Amino acid sequence: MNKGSKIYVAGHRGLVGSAIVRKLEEKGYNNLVCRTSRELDLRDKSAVDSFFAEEKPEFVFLAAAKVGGIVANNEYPADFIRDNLLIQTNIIDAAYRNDVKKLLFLGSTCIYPKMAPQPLKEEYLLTGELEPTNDAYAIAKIAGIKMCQSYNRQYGTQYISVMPTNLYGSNDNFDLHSSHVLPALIRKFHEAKENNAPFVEVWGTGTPKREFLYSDDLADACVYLIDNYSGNEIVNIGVGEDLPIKDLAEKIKDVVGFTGEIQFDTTKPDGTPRKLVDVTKLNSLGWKATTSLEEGLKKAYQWFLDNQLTKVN
Ligand SMILES: NC(=O)C1=CN([C@@H]2O[C@H](COP(=O)(O)OP(=O)(O)OC[C@H]3O[C@@H](n4cnc5c(N)ncnc54)[C@H](OP(=O)(O)O)[C@@H]3O)[C@@H](O)[C@H]2O)C=CC1
Ligand SMILES: C[C@H]1O[C@H](OP(=O)(O)OP(=O)(O)OC[C@H]2O[C@@H](n3cnc4c(=O)[nH]c(N)nc43)[C@H](O)[C@@H]2O)[C@@H](O)[C@@H](O)C1=O
Repeated sequence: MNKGSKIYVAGHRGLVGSAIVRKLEEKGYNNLVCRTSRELDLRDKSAVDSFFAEEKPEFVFLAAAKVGGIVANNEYPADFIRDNLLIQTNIIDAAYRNDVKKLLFLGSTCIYPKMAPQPLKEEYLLTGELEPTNDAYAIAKIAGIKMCQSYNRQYGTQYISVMPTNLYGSNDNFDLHSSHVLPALIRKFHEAKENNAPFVEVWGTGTPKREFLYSDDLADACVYLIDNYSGNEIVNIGVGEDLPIKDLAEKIKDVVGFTGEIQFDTTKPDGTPRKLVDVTKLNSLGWKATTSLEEGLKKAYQWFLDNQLTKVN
């Protein structure tokens, strides 16, 4: 990419898309094109085809998707598989028909088998059963990977697929039903502190382990990879270390300054026991994460405090 390249960021208002826009602007890219879902519903093929024919972007970051945490995925599998198949299929096909030079597709580490060896290597894809709470979403993501790889093989396109670990940061989703664990706990501990509540409820047993990458680091990795990777194989993006949910809860409790108790609601699902990504390939391509969880949590909480009135219903 050069500074004047026409770059489309699909999902530019989301956790990932907004971080990619910030990173591109910070690096001096001055020809970005974006559309909200109200302006352009990416599930509508004819609207997507018209948009690409009109705008002719040279590069695409595919960060638009229907995204949610474990309970949302478990309760609305049809929405997750349908919307994500439609969005990604429409964009990848329109990119090909409009000569997009390079496209970066955002997958997720949920594509790996529930009980795969840890840390997760890229070659473990499709070697075992998926985690049931989000297998519909995972299948959609795997289809997106295969679509990029198939277009590359048949048409000679350069569509790369990256598999980020769990993410957090500015513009995250703080809705307690549909969000991921980290933003949910920031909100729960904050509201418990404000209301002098005796305890905060954490879902599951607290024993599953998760890895967390700050969204601005992910954005940096995506901008780096679109210029430095053209392989047909997927690339994991992570920090290379994880922690149990109960330890995450303790860290967020300390950052927020809540002094009450933590209680575990074991009626809620734990999901996959662990999904630590192997970042050997990413590191060998020349990129490493720089934001520690402690630093990222402080930034994420500060963002929540500065924006909570607009972000939480
Ligand atoms: N969050 C995480 O922990 C992880 C996310 N990822 C992946 O990163 C990508 C982005 O996720 P994230 O930023 O967290 O998600 P968000 O929910 O924060 O953002 C998703 C974006 O997609 C857009 N969108 C959704 N549906 C439509 C639609 N029908 N038409 C047009 N736009 C639509 C939304 O646009 P609008 O705001 O205009 O409605 C929104 O900006 C996804 O592919 C996700 O799978 C991967 C690993 C972890
Ligand atoms: C990014 C990734 O995100 C999802 O997978 P997940 O990591 O399992 O999702 P999660 O962040 O919601 O939960 C992680 C763990 O945390 C526990 N947990 C505790 N308390 C809360 C809580 O209050 N909210 C939530 N959401 N989880 C909680 C929860 O019980 C679970 O054990 C999928 O979308 C998947 O497809 C995907 O791509």
